Amino acid sequence: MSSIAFVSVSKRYGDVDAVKAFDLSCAPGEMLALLGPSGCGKSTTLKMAAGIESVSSGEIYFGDRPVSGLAPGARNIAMVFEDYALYPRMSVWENVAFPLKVRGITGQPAAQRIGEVLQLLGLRQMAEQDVSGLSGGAQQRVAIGRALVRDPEVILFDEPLSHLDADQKVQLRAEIKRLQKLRQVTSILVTHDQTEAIAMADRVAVMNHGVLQQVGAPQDLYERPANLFVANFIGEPPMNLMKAAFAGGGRVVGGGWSATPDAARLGVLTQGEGAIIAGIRPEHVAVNPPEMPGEAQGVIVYREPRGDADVLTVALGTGDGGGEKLIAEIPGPSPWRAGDRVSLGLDVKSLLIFDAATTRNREALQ
Ligand SMILES: Nc1ncnc2c1ncn2[C@@H]1O[C@H](COP(=O)(O)OP(=O)(O)OP(=O)(O)O)[C@@H](O)[C@H]1O
Repeated sequence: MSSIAFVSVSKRYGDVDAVKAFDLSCAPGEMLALLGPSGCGKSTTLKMAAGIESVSSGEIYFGDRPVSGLAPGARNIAMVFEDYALYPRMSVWENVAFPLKVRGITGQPAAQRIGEVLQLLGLRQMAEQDVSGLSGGAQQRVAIGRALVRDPEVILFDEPLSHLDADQKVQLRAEIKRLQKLRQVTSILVTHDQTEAIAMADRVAVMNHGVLQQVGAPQDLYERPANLFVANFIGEPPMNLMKAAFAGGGRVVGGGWSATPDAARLGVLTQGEGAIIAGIRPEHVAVNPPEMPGEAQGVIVYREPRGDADVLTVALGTGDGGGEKLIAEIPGPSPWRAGDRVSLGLDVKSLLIFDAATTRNREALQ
């Protein structure tokens, strides 16, 4: 078990800056997720940790050992890939035994470790089966077994669940988390799926265009996104982001709404300074009858029932289509229908204020 640190790591492919001045540490025994849209540089970052790609500048440390000059085989890492990368004509047992065999570990010591890992993963019954006949979920368990069997310092997971169906995903992400905690193996998980990152990781690092945007516990990213990119990327339905301006006395006004956010949310801003964007999560928008006081009035234009919740799109103002639209997520099934006039209550404690120019959360600027 070892820490991993990226210190000012960059990677260039010709003209493309795939990863830029990346600084991040993963504590011993921690599971850290690298999350971001396609092309943001997360796989390149993982490959540099694995030694499959070289760094253009900067250094990567496992503990206090610099590793960027070391070949993959000298780094004591294991990788789990999205396509399992198993040997198809070998049995479950033989696949898990492989990393030990290439290191000259055979006989009883090997059998004991393989047996233990198969037991942990619930694969004992299938030990003699060919892996090619197994379901995707079972094949990925074998790949995880193969990663765990030689007690690596670090496990790097590259989109390990993306080929699995929804049921298998839920099962396996709980399973990976359980094993990772049980074995306390320092792990990095690359994923584009926020649900996966939030469910599995201790901390999540969000990347965009090769740049680390924010790293923190999932709840921190959700409640205090550092900038508009993270605010919009984390959460489903996404945060409402609305153009706004200061109106004096700490009030903020937008197209068809006005509110007085918590003073702390305003940062060091004084009235008249720069354009701002206000952000509020859909679950922090209450929907009430039109005669009730609220921060905004509007008309429901769309209702999406989700069983235990309703997601309502509300056009602010008279609903003639000219104003801002807000998404509210309320307990369902609700009585509201498209065409209903409503009053909206914005939970001002949860209203975030971003600088339009820098995109940064004003609160984080303090
Ligand atoms: N071998 C390569 N040669 C040239 N450019 C590359 C290479 N590998 C990646 N890139 C570029 O580097 C950038 C980051 O790619 P990377 O694969 O790390 O992103 P990603 O976030 O993992 O995306 P995805 O989820 O689609 O794999 C992209 O612009 C990509 O086109």
